[in-house]
Amino acid sequence: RQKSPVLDMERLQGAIKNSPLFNGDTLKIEGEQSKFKLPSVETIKILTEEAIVNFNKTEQENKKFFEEKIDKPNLETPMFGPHLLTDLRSLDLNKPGQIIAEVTEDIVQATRGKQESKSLSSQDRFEISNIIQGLRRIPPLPRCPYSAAIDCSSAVNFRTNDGSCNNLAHPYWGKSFTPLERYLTPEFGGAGTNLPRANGVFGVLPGAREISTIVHTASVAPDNLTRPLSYFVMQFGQFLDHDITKTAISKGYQDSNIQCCGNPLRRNCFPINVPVGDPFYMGNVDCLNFVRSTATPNLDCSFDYRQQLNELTHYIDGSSVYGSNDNELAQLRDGTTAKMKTSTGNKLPLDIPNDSGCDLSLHPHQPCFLAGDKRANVVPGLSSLHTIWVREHNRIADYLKANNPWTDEVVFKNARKFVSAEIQHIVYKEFLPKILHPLFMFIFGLNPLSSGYFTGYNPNVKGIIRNEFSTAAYRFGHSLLRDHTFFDSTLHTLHTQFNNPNLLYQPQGIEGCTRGLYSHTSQGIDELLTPEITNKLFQTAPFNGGDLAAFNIQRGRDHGIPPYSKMVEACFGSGYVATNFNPGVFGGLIFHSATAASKLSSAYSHPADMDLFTAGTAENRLPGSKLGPTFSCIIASQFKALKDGDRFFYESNVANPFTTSELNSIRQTTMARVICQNTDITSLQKDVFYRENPITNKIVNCNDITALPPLKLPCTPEHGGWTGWVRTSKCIARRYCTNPPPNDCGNPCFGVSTQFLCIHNHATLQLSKGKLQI
Ligand code: HEM
Ligand SMILES: [Ca+2]
Repeated sequence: RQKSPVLDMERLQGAIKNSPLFNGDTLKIEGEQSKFKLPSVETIKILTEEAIVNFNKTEQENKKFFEEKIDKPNLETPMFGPHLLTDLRSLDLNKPGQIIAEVTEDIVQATRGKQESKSLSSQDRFEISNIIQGLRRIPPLPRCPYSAAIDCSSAVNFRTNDGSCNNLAHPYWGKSFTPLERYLTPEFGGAGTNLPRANGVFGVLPGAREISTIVHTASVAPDNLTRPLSYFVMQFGQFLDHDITKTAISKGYQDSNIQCCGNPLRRNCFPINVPVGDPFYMGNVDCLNFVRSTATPNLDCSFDYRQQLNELTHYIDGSSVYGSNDNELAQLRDGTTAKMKTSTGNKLPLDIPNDSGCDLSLHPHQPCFLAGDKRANVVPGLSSLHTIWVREHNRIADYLKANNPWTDEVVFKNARKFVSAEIQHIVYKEFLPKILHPLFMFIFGLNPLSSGYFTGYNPNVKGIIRNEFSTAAYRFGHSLLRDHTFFDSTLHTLHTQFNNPNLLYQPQGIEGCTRGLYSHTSQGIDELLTPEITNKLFQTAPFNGGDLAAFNIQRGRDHGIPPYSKMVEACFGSGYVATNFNPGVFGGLIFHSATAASKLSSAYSHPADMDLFTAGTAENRLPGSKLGPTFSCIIASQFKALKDGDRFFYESNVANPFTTSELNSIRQTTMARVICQNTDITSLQKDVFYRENPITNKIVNCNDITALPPLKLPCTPEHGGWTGWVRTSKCIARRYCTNPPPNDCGNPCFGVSTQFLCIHNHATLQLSKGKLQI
């Protein structure tokens, strides 16, 4: 790989400060008054009724596909992965979502009278957005699932389980099962509002599998490790992703999986073609199944482009520990006690019956685990991290219960408050600086303070996940993956570990997996992905695995994510947009090396066509950082919104803030300390996101880490009281300071815990050097 040409950071900084993303805005094209004559309300009603009939027809067809055993249940579906576990609530939202998107498409098509065979020109895009703008004034016909009022009166001091009421004026913002936001106006195919993006400047876009083979697959095995980043960065990155994004994917009859290969014209089908000469599948496979994400109405249910939803609470709030709604928490919490359920060995509760889709026949007697996010079993390192955080909750809950006269509910809520704060602190203090350039951390205001409160809460900022972030930029993490999972220093081929909890059942399972993470190095953040995920994703038999790079590209097109060049323009201005493939120069691929540019030019016929995931991962890293400029721009903007728009942000002084001493102690939290306090690991490097280093990142003893500043948890003083005197010999009586014992912040009785009395003269005696003395 060639060295990156040095980027002019100063110029880039100037450019990004003018970006709408920087201010938390979106770059949507907003038409003014619609100049098009829109169909009458009566016509729209007829179109809507037709769309409903069509939808019901599809449901009947799906039933047939299921009965004919073409669509199969989860465990019988090849390439099944936990991302296909769609919640029933998403399917309920899918119906109005599909109908709105379909009617909008019909109206746009009827109004403009054309289908696109090439990518949309800016004039086309403007016209379509103009029509949609006009449609906003027409009352939506279907009943809006997001119009029910939410009572936020009990959500003033603590987060709700589903993320609602974080923003008191907009209770749906950031709630689970609500639409993703967008930075850019989407670019769909068809008439431009509903079907996947399909065309480029010169016609049909290259296929996702072809692009994956040319750009994302190494001709020689890559060993482009990112020292000093440890493999823990990968695992924490995924754990964090599973706190903030899960896009629902369409399902067939009775939760079966829609089979698109062989039936490409079915609704929600978007199969990936595998070329005859594919270097891996070699004619054994000609298609990879790919099912479109479910649709959802937007929050006001107006006619709109197709939108996708997030099943999780969008905020960083520990939902990967607690779930993203009341039902999930009820499944995970230990009754109404303050603690979370665990199983033998203080592990996560077992997934019985097997809802996570793990194939028990492959590991009999070793059920998978339940956690706040359904994908927790996808690799054992991820399950270990979920386990550590459940233990952290229980550790804190035990302390709070022992030291405060609180009900279990109050203990639970406060423990959750501390756990989410610790996770947020680790995200902003330890994780983000490993991937973002210090300048991006600084200008986006992402660095935690060293003292005092953060006063930047802004109720106008949407703490909502952006589609470009979850569907492209934050998937950079896929390039961190290695060919192996490490259990201590034992290697296990990655694809044998998908949805396989076996390692966690080994002695020291959690410890072995965790040590395996921080004692190895991540793969470099670049366009190359290990063949374990580009050929064998969820493989259970030869050639039945998938290609994650191709899925990411296809998912981007499914969601109407505009091409890379549009994002570059939004972040840095049109001066950075490429019109040719020349590397490292303005007018060409300014952010790409010659090697990357040459691969991109073999894959695409014009730079304006490049998919965001592909060209984004292929960018040169910013000097002194691990990510390229465009992904840095998206990721920094997203984490700024999740900070500024979160009323409960841990450093914030707005809603039920921490006391200053609590906050200062949270600021001492490190991932290393959380690992030490909740596992049998006894020593590790101070910063587990970096590999150990004898000078800059020494291995330290866990006792030293945990003895340092402890988390300052609330404690209501309860002072000790004496038991009655009990005669221990003819002349001596004894009493203990255990009635009650002093709690962590209470005083012991007169400074001692046991007292002796001489019965003859009623003198109290002290125990000194093993002898009783007056
Ligand atoms: C450990 C191995 C991993 C596996 C097997 C895996 C697998 C997957 C799969 C199958 C999808 C859904 C693809 C689609 O159909 O659109 C996905 C989505 C995603 N992955 Fe990964 N992934 C892994 C690690 C990571 C890491 C390390 C990160 C980030 C640091 C990450 C970030 C994401 C994101 C943001 C999405 C989109 C989630 C959504 O909105 O639904 N993944 N991953
Ligand atoms: Ca969340």
